[in-house]
Amino acid sequence: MKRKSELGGSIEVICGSMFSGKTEELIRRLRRAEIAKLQVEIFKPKTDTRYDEVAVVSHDLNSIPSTPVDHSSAILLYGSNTQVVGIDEAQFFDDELPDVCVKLANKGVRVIVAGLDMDFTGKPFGPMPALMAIAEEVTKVQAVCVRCGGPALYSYRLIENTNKVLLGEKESYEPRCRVCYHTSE
Ligand SMILES: Nc1ncnc2c1ncn2[C@@H]1O[C@H](COP(=O)(O)OP(=O)(O)O)[C@@H](O)[C@H]1O
Ligand SMILES: Cc1cn([C@H]2C[C@H](O)[C@@H](COP(=O)(O)O)O2)c(=O)[nH]c1=O
Ligand SMILES: [Zn+2]
Repeated sequence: MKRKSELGGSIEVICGSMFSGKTEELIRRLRRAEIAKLQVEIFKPKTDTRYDEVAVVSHDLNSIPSTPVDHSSAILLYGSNTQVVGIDEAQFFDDELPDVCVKLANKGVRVIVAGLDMDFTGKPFGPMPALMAIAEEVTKVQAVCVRCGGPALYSYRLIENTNKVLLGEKESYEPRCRVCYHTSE
């Protein structure tokens, strides 16, 4: 039988559209954990080279060092003393990420995951819906709609490309509210 301390971890998910502040919220929670002198490890997918090969970087260029990995299973190989694990751009990870998070949480680790809940077509993105289902806490943040100033939940793609994965920022995407996403070109 497992002792309670070995099962005292948790999974937190921060989700929303592009520019909604997911990365800033992730960095804020991780910095507080570091201030509390907890052992923190941060991961992102190796493919996410948008602002930096290694660091997790927000749109306001707030950053925190991270370890890029090419598969979620690699997260389990790091530091047995780790108390807090942060994961950014979770939508780009493989479908094993939820199991990896559960294994960590069951070992007592606080896991904080940030990612896009929807792709540019408005469909759930990668492992995000599964992560949201198994999390203790889900925080959905919203950007400001660039068309009307309302709360934005969609990431509208501005360029003609139908690939699900297309790295980019303001030149390729804008956050929009429900009405502006569906009505304007
Ligand atoms: N339309 C917008 N709505 C909200 N924030 C925006 C917008 N455009 C730029 N920003 C900037 O983006 C920051 C959020 O960046 P970030 O945390 O990297 O977002 P996310 O990870 O959700 O894409 C905001 O604090 C703000 O300064
Ligand atoms: C909507 C959407 C986005 N992407 C890419 C674009 C960016 O590189 C990231 C999201 O970054 P953010 O930190 O949330 O701003 O994802 C994509 O590949 N496909 C999409 O449908
Ligand atoms: Zn709008």
